[in-house]
Amino acid sequence: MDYVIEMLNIRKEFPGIVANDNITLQVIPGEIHALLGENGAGKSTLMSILFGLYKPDKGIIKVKGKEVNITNPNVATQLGIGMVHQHFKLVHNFTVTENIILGMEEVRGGAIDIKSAANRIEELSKLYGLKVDPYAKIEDISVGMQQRVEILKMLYRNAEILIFDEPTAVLTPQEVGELMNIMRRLVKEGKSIILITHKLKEIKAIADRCTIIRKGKGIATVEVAETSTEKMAELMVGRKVSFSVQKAEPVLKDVYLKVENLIVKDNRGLEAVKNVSFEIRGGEILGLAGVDGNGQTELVEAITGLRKVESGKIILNGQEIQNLDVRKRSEVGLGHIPEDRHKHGLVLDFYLEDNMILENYYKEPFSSRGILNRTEIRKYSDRLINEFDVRSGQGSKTITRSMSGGNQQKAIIAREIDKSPLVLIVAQPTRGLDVGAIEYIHKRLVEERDKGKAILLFSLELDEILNVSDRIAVMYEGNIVGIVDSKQTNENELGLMMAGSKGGHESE
Ligand SMILES: Nc1ncnc2c1ncn2[C@@H]1O[C@H](COP(=O)(O)OP(=O)(O)OP(=O)(O)O)[C@@H](O)[C@H]1O
Repeated sequence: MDYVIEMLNIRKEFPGIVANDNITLQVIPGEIHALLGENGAGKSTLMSILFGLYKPDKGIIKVKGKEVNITNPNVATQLGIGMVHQHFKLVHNFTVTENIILGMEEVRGGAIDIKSAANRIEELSKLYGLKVDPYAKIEDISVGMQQRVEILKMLYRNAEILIFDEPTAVLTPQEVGELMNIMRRLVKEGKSIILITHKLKEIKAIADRCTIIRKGKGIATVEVAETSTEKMAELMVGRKVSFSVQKAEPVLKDVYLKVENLIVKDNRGLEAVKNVSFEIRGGEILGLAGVDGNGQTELVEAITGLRKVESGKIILNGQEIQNLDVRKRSEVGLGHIPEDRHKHGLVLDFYLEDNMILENYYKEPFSSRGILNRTEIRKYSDRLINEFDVRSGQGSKTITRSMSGGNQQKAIIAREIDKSPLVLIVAQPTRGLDVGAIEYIHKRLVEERDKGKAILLFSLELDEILNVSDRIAVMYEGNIVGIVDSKQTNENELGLMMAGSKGGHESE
């Protein structure tokens, strides 16, 4: 068999952890090859090696049968390897064309030849059905379009082997469908794709083969058409995974969170939340659904104290909190798992244990008379790491930045759930998490609800909203268009409401 890429017996060690332990990955020309593994299994490390960002400690890489030494990304590019990273690498006030040619500008008559570059980009865009305007500015185009610019960047450099690192994590369901069509087009034109994703449905829909790694070791490479999603999940986690959330009927308590006629503006000064009212009782989970950008983020930020309220009230257990600062809100019983984990959830250059006490460091037992008690902090952090299975090289003493994305998220979730606040605001909690971790997080959220806490769950994943919530509020253009019972609704009805039609029951 001729392979376009062969990574043979790759080993890579970081302090305290073997991230890749004798992994082999072989890619057939023209296939979509999925790479599946738990958070921290070593997928990004393996791809960083292929892209020349890390040097392997052991192992051989062959491109089209020839052994190569990929010392940096430029070498990878010359070998026809391109990568779309999870966090795009684009200059926001540059145009599409300027971004794509960055670093390989052709100069004609003393000036950079933008026009011929733009023409070539237009041709590529047409060939692969990307519909990108070469003259648009990055800051003016959607996230889905920005991703296509990253794809064009690879194509412009004649990449033949395309690596996608969790490309659908940031996309809306519609954009996911479009990306899949683009990928199909890419392989039809002879490209080969390596796809990192946690979404088994996506692997089923688009991949030919799938290599599964667990805790740094290669477990198996399977033919996707012949392997069930349950089997892939089991190979990846090492045990059977349940995809449905078990929960008893809710036992309702008092209203713990009441939002009244809330108006909130977005960054541009426009009303993003327009006169929104709802209540959540103790003992229930209210899902917040909607197409991305319909005011959900601003609503969550206003409740948690990250954004100013223009007018209206937020009442937590009888107390108005809309004018309190973040710490005060936390003290009266509000917890928050933020959407943007890097910006609002963690200090990346802190040790993991310091992130675990970020909101409580000034309290007993973590400090007394202004002095931190390191022993207690360590004890607490070790317990959370253990309970929530947060994996990292050096436990509590790991610098948070070096942890895999999924494990950073697990650390925030551990911290917020362990505080067991009266009202927990949860935004996109399982983005980037593997199926085993998702199962666990859902179970813990339901446990909090069963303890009588009130939970607001904002998610763009309809499956998650339907599975976990008791009631579902749908937002459209800054308003709640309806609140429905999750047992009496389905994806279709929610889909219609997300497009603006009123649901079965009117909002309160
Ligand atoms: N630069 C680094 N320094 C120290 N440790 C690292 C570094 N990069 C990765 N690691 C560790 O190596 C392990 C594998 O991480 P990697 O990012 O490859 O996992 P992953 O499978 O991509 O996970 P996720 O699905 O969560 O993104 C993790 O335990 C991580 O903490």
